[in-house]
Amino acid sequence: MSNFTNSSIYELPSRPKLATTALLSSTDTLLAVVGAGIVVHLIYKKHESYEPLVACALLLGVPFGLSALYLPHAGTFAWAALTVVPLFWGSVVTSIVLYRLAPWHPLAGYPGPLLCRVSKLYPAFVSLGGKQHIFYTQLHAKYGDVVRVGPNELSICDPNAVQSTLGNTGLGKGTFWDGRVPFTQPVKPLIAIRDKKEHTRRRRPWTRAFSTDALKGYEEIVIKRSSQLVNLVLAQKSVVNLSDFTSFFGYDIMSDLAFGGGSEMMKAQKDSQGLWHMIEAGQKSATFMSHVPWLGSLLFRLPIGISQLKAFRTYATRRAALRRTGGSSHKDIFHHLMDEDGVATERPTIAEIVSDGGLAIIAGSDTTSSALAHTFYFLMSHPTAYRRLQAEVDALGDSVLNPSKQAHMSYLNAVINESMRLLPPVLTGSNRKDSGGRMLGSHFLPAGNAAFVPIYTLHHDPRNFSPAPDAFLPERWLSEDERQKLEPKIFSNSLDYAHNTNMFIPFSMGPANCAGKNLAYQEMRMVVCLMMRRAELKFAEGYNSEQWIEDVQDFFITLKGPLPVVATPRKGQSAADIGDFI
Ligand code: HEM
Repeated sequence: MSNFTNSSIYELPSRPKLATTALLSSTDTLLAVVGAGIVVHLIYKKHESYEPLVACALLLGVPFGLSALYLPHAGTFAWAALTVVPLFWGSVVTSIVLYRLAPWHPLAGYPGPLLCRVSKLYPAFVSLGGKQHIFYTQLHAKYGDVVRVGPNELSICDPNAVQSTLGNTGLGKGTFWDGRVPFTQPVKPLIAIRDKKEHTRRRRPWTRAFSTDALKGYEEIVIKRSSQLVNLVLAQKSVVNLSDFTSFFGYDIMSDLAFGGGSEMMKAQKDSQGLWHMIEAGQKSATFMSHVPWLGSLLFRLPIGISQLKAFRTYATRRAALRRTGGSSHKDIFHHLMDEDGVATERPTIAEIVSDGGLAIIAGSDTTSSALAHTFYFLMSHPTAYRRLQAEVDALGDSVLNPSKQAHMSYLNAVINESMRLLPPVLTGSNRKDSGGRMLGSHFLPAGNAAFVPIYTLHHDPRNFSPAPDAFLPERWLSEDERQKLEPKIFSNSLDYAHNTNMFIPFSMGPANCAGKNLAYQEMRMVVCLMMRRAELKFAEGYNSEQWIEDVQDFFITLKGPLPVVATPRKGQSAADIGDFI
């Protein structure tokens, strides 16, 4: 009897076998899965790899491998995987979240919203709304000068920490551009180069391209394109969308300067080649990816993720080839990037030139056109400033087209700077990061963490600009005598006056600041001078001017709404009166 019972039990097909083949008990196996999840988190924390192969190995290979270990307790591999994989992923996520919220996290001492401390996905989603400049300003109002805006990132608006973050001895470029420029791109544009040595090497041709001599060589193009813009605006019989026209101008002039031509949007009064839209279309997703570069690097490997970028690269390559073979009648930016004078010890490669030629168009067109559109917007909203500027421009007489004279016009420069202070064309900027820990002012940035300075927030800080930091007051840029003379009521109390020009950083600062700053000023001064001289601008009837600010969107570059304007010629100020260059 007992024999029979025993043999029938031992002959049952599976259970006893399971008990003998399982290496670990069910509980021990599941604990091992949790442990593996924690280890994978630690590996990622140490190595920060964006490689899909590494992700596959760690996030798929490990849990599916562990599923085999659990097989004896589950019966089928599918059941084992269904138990192990979610547990593994849950452990990775829980380990990450707990660590990020733990009091021993290196940034635990810095205040910030819970969701920001948990994941960068939160600010990434906020950025999709186009108002991240307002988001960061509100965070600083609530939490103070240093805010933890990501698990491993600080936003800093302490004036004493800006220099050590961005300045000459500041941090190197951070992960921001990793999410915007595909890993697969063989040669990155200057702006995306994180290695400090390599960045310095690649920056040299740019420094030559914007030397005083080089800028002199661009004057003719700047005058020609500025005149074309003003003539075009004045030629419109009805309401003109000045926002579009400044963008047409931006693309046309940068194409001239970067590749010896190729864009005639002003003439066509539309973006016939799709160049502008090719660049702007990707900005929203690029901004999202700049927060979560690991996701960007995955998406960039999918054809859909880079179709616009590819189209632009093809365009830039074609233009560069045309420019190389066709030459140019003037020394353009390409001339210097290409080292056609043969002054460099090391000649740039063709791939570098194509990449940087494309960058010139991306970096130089939208930024300058936004600055111009903002300037005209503020002038039309402030008639007194409009009149004061017009008077200064008129006083120039025949020198209105002279860039050296324009550079010394105090009110003109005050208007341009005040516009860029209130609405910097790059509203937030990019992050910075070094391998070691660093003191940023009196704040310690532990190794492995990033920091950035939110430009818009800094510009609106009353410690830097007072009185009325949110108001358009070009007079704040003038000497004390002039301020008192023009706006005695506003500037009567000198104790209220703060004007920290070191904290005016629309072009960023330090070794990775804007390479084209002087060209941008040259263009802006020329366009504004000519427009003031020749045209009377006013908002189109029925336009609610507050809409302009509403429409401003921060996708690293600014996306702007329409600016409906009526332009009428000023008497005695025709193109012929001041020299027609078209
Ligand atoms: C009002 C107009 C402009 C503004 C406000 C502006 C602003 C900026 C800012 C804030 C940066 C730093 C970006 C970062 O932190 O990642 C930058 C970089 C750069 N800008 Fe501009 N920019 C303007 C016009 C131009 C023009 C006309 C050019 C000419 C090609 C240009 C070329 C560049 C380049 C090449 C860089 C990269 C510098 C580097 O990484 O070393 N920009 N610009």
